[in-house]
Amino acid sequence: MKGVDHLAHERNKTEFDVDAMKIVWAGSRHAFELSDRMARLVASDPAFQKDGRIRLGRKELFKNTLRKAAHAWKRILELHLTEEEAGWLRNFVDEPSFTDLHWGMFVPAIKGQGTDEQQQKWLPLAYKMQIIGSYAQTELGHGSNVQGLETTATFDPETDEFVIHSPTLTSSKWWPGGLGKVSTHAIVYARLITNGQEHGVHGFIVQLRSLDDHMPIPGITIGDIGMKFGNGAYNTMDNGVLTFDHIRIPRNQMLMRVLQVTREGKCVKSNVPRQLIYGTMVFVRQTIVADASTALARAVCIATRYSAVRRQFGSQDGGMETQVIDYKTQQSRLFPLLASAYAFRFVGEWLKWLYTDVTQRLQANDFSILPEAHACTAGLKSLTTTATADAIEECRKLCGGHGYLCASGLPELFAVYVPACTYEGDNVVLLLQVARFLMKTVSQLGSGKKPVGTTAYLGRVQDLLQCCCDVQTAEDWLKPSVVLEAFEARSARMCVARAQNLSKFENPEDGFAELSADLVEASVAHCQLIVVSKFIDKLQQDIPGKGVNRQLQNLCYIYALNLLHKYLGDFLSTGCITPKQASLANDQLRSLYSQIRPNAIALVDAFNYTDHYLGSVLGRYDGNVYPKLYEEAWKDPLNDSVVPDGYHEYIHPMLKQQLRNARL
Ligand SMILES: CCCCCCCCCCCCCCCCCCCCC/C=C/C(=O)SCCNC(=O)CCNC(=O)[C@H](O)C(C)(C)COP(=O)(O)OP(=O)(O)OC[C@H]1O[C@@H](n2cnc3c(N)ncnc32)[C@H](O)[C@@H]1OP(=O)(O)O
Ligand SMILES: Cc1cc2nc3c(=O)[nH]c(=O)nc-3n(C[C@H](O)[C@H](O)[C@H](O)COP(=O)(O)OP(=O)(O)OC[C@H]3O[C@@H](n4cnc5c(N)ncnc54)[C@H](O)[C@@H]3O)c2cc1C
Repeated sequence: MKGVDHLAHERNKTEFDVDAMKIVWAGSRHAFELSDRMARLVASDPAFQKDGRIRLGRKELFKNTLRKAAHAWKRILELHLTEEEAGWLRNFVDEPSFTDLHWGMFVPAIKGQGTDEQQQKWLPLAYKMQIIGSYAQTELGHGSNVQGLETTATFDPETDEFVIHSPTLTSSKWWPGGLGKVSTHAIVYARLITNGQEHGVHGFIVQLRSLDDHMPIPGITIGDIGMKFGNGAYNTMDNGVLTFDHIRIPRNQMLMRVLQVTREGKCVKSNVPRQLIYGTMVFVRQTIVADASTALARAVCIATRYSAVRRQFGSQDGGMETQVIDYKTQQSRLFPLLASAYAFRFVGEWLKWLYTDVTQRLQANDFSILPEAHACTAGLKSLTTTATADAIEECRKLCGGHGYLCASGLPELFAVYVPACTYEGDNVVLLLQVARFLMKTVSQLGSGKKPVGTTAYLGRVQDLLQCCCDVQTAEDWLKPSVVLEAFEARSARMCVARAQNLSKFENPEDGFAELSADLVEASVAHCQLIVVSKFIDKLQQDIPGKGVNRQLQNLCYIYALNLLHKYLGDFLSTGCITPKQASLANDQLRSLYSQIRPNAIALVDAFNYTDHYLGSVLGRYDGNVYPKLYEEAWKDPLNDSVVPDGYHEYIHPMLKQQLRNARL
């Protein structure tokens, strides 16, 4: 049987309506149609082809990205694409570029932190790309510790200006994307100083380069920070270094929604909390969660299709060997990743809803759920990106040797994805933020303050500390209430135990530092509970399409029970389940793998990824892996000549030398 026939045969086994699942995956029929149209538009445009990208040198690669970004912008204008359509188009172009920072951080920072007048002045310029913006927060010396940034913005009342200055080497801005070679402006984060007094870190709109000849403004030193991990990958982005030598900007270029500086240099606080200065990060972290499911689904799609095509061992009577997807070990590694892709999709959808809700509340001066929004975006960003980065690497291994070839698409996907564990907040630092939020919530339980939203379960902490899991058979693990209670009890018990340990310290900060590794574990448990509960919520919705809900149920329980298996130590040590119940969960998990198996190919087809987007010979829709892999090898520049360049200089003399030695 050829690879092509393998996948056709697999598709015939499907037990659900794939087209209906495509809509569930996309979020709505509208989102499906729109993303499908954009995917095809990009795939059919030769200007967006990606072949050979990994072989380009840095300069060529970067220029190629500039060309694609300009072409994308041209098409956006020609076709009058909406912001939503343009976002999809960017996704399918599949190449990090300065435009991400411009649209994803510069514009949102002005929207979130700028006053109405500032928005009126700057947004039209940014929307038309008459200026290109970056987000310059991180410095050589500090990234996580935002309050430790050293760049200064000192108000000069004589000229009504701020003087932006880099006082030390470590105050050099370092990492901002789009900054190195492209951006004309940036939101620069600096310590505000007025009348000799410090007022914390704030954002300032600073012009960096001339709009006429692109030369840096005098007093600004700017460049790219150098090559990053992997070929192609994030090297399409010009992450930059920037220093200021007493650069003057008008007073009205400080983003003043949170704090206003008057003509006299007086600071006047508005009614919005200081934390809104961090609002752009909340927005981007939310988009990163949605993107995690996209990247994970891509890796899983490649590994699943290839696992159905690939055969090793097990031939009987000269018959065909076993498809590697039929090995239970392969299933136990692959299917939880497939389930995670769906789980992250739905939690991403929910987080988007939460973010929209928070934004609306903020506009009405209701700041009550900002701490929860921060904890959810930080925690879920950390959880989903860590899991996705690990999963991409696991998918590479699931594809055996061929997974290591760039033609599999997995090495570049890993290299481009893995910094998501660091940017927008190091994943451990973010989990520590979640831990602070959880410990605060637990400490307030005694005062009668009822936790709401994702921490509402902590309001039932007494019940959860005592509850006994009701599982007697493997089938009992297919009850949403049972699964939910196990996850809630585990998280509540971990939070309470950490809080009790913290209370033993005289100084809470010392305790927090000492127990930080344990606290991070509680944060992970809490975030996993959120993902599981949002998946269960999704199942309660009316989902049309033959067999679709059934598949989603299977995936939901695979996600939850695999976590239970992986984090068994937590579940057993907190006493929320017994070893016997854990063993029954494992039995159920194996049964679920068998039920998913015939549907695996259709479940990845439901992602609706084009071959262009996947960029993988192993993950081709038609399964024609071997002929194409063979064809691909010959495209390598090393195969341009039969005898390699260097033969006469190095190989031939060596061979001759050996011959001489042999004669001796
Ligand atoms: C080629 C194609 C072209 C196509 C063109 C068309 C395109 C069209 C559309 C394209 C759209 C693209 C969209 C792309 C998306 C974007 C891609 C992004 C790419 C990634 C780039 C990366 C950027 C970055 O990395 S930016 C830098 C990020 N930095 C960090 O995250 C730093 C991490 N550190 C922190 O967040 C903090 O400092 C922290 C949390 C560690 C706090 O430390 P602290 O010192 O203890 O805190 P303090 O300041 O004292 O405050 C504590 C207080 O505040 C609360 N808090 C903290 N953070 C927040 C927050 N974010 N929100 C709300 N509240 C917050 C905290 O809880 C404390 O509260 P209390 O306990 O109540 O005091
Ligand atoms: C590809 C890429 C793109 C980026 N783009 C931008 C951009 O556009 N704009 C921008 O401003 N920045 C950008 N950044 C910077 C990024 O936001 C920071 O690198 C990130 O926030 C991590 O900060 P750091 O580098 O200071 O790490 P550090 O904080 O120095 O982390 C080093 C180690 O210390 C640990 N650690 C740090 N603090 C604590 C703590 N309190 N407790 C326990 N452990 C701790 C971390 O877990 C980590 O293991 C980008 C970074 C990358 C890699």
